[in-house]
Amino acid sequence: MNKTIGFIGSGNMGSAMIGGITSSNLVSPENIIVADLNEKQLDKVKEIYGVNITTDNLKIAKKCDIIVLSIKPHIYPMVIEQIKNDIKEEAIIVVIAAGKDIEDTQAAFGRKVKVVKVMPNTPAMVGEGMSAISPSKEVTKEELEEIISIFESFGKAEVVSRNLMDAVTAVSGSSPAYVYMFIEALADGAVLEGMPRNMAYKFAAQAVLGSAKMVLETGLHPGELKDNVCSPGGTTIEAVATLEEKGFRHAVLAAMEKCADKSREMSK
Ligand SMILES: NC(=O)C1=CN([C@@H]2O[C@H](COP(=O)(O)OP(=O)(O)OC[C@H]3O[C@@H](n4cnc5c(N)ncnc54)[C@H](OP(=O)(O)O)[C@@H]3O)[C@@H](O)[C@H]2O)C=CC1
Ligand SMILES: O=C(O)[C@@H]1CCC=N1
Repeated sequence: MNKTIGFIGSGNMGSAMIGGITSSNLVSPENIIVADLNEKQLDKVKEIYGVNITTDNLKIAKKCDIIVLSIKPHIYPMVIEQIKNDIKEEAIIVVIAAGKDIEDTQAAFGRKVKVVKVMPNTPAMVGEGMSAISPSKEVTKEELEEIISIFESFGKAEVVSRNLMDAVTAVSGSSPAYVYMFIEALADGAVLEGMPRNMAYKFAAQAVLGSAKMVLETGLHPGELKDNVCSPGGTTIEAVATLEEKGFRHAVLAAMEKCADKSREMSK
């Protein structure tokens, strides 16, 4: 891609995307500029990914065709105020913060700039991200295709209607955290049964990865895949019965409801 991409913020999510894009070779590292106030973090991304770095957000504003705001939501107003008069006429602003939307971004810029709202997730770093994309009216079809190709360079990406963004935050933006908790719990269970810790993480993570692949690649209902593991009178149904008794599914649903509520609250 022959565009210059700028990231303002190179923390957890920024560096995951930079890692994903550079290893896909979609954009050459020379065409990526990363700004951050944290110089240690900048040195790290330069060393690992070979991208250009700066502590000056205005450099990103002046030089980049696509600007990803990968800073915390409360920093958005300050950074937008700083760059709003210096972005290129046709620049596309990619907003990834929870609770930040197209309207409030355009209001902060004081004009109808091109905005794409995206909710990515950190598995982008290993090429297995899931991103939901929603463009403002000002973004052309070709520009949207370019943004999709960036997010597809490190995983799956889908255009979704904006009213689904809170659900997306709960199901894929935030969910890696709950999945890691599940993996940690699985590993603890294996350690309890005498397995060495490192071996337990490998077995737990591979079981989760394989199960996810089965859902995606067989197209079978997760319930059917679960049934296929549960031998009558066997070991698995004992575990399933205990998970049901302890409210496993309800715990996940209730947690996601809280997550989506928080996302809605942050949008106000
Ligand atoms: N983490 C995740 O899994 C996901 C995050 N997001 C969104 O991504 C955004 C970033 O989150 P995350 O990466 O976790 O946050 P981090 O705090 O890890 O990264 C933000 C980076 O921006 C730097 N920074 C702070 N102020 C400025 C500034 N004025 N100019 C330039 N850089 C600045 C921070 O430096 P310092 O550390 O010194 O403050 C830090 O390095 C959030 O809006 C979040 O909602 C979306 C999906 C998933
Ligand atoms: O926790 C957060 O607010 C961000 C948004 C999605 C994942 N992390």
